[in-house]
Amino acid sequence: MVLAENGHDVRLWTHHQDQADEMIATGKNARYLPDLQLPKNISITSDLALALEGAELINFVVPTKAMRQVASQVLAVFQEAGVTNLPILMHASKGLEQGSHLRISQILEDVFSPLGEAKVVVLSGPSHAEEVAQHDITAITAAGTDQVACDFVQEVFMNDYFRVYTNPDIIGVELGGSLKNIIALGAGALVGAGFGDNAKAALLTRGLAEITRLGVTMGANPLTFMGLSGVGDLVVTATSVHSRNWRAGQQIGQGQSVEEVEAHMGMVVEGLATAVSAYELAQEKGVEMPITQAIYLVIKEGLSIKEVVTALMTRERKGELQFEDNLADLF
Ligand SMILES: NC(=O)C1=CN([C@@H]2O[C@H](COP(=O)(O)OP(=O)(O)OC[C@H]3O[C@@H](n4cnc5c(N)ncnc54)[C@H](OP(=O)(O)O)[C@@H]3O)[C@@H](O)[C@H]2O)C=CC1
Ligand SMILES: O=C(CO)COP(=O)(O)O
Repeated sequence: MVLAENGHDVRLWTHHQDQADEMIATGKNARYLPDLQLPKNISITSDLALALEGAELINFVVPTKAMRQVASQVLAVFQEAGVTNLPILMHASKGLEQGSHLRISQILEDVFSPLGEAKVVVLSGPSHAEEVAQHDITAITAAGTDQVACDFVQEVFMNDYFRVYTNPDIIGVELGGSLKNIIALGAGALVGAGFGDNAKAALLTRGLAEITRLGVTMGANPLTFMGLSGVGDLVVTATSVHSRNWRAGQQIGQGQSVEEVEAHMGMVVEGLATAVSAYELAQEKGVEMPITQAIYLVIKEGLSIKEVVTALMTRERKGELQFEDNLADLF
């Protein structure tokens, strides 16, 4: 909607023919944004080749678990059409691939490698779709290692209600956007289980500390986690009723099972899969992530929120700045 309102030709692809037909007929996305009228200059199609023809920018925004499959479908269309120059590949999804623990830009680079080196940009930050669609003001980050590609994304998306910053630290931006969903689940779970504001502040602050710890280990700039994709997205997701992750956490905190919550949400709750991937990655890298581990234990071992909170609070005594010694090496 932002791109269309900025005057660009936009094609929106869905994998359901009937959904495309309905959206063309009504100008509305009844399943996901029922109250909003879509701009008229969005062409809706379920034909992927038609959607991709001549595109300068492709925005992948399916759930993480579908990313490799959808990217592979796009690659097949390009190969069939004999495309040799890749357009800019952009994504706005938040998660880590299950098993490989790859970030989404890495999945895209991997899938498109038969056609050369992809220029990948992630658009990420505190941005609930419902509010953007209503022109509520939003600030967000376009990150990638190719500055020209980042500038392009910034240029085409920016307007008076949607402000885009660029950032070369794609590792930090992708990890910030992905890992905050785990903490947002935890924030909802605390509310659901009856804990108060002190608990919420403790969780967000210590959550950011462990996001930064893993991020720095993976090669991110620690300052990125002070920015829109760190503190910003953590605050918006962990304190907003729009957040599916927060709502899922609240229901788990009230005693519903993870399976029940996921089945009833009807939309992706990325934090559930990301908690598992991030826990495995942290184990592999030897990074301490006690809150992520606690959420992992709730999801995988069925521990209650009260049990994991007690375990967290009674851990051995610590200094607050565990990774400060390493920071000097990073600047
Ligand atoms: N919603 C938001 O405000 C924000 C979301 N994000 C991120 O964007 C990503 C997508 O989230 P969101 O759009 O909210 O998720 P939703 O669950 O609301 O919608 C996902 C869409 O992807 C489609 N899809 C799922 N699997 C496939 C597949 N294999 N092939 C083709 N299409 C598929 C779904 O179709 P179907 O109806 O068939 O399931 C649906 O249209 C997530 O990573 C999320 O974290 C990032 C910032 C903000
Ligand atoms: O990432 C988001 C906002 O920036 C959306 O969060 P949820 O997936 O929890 O709704």
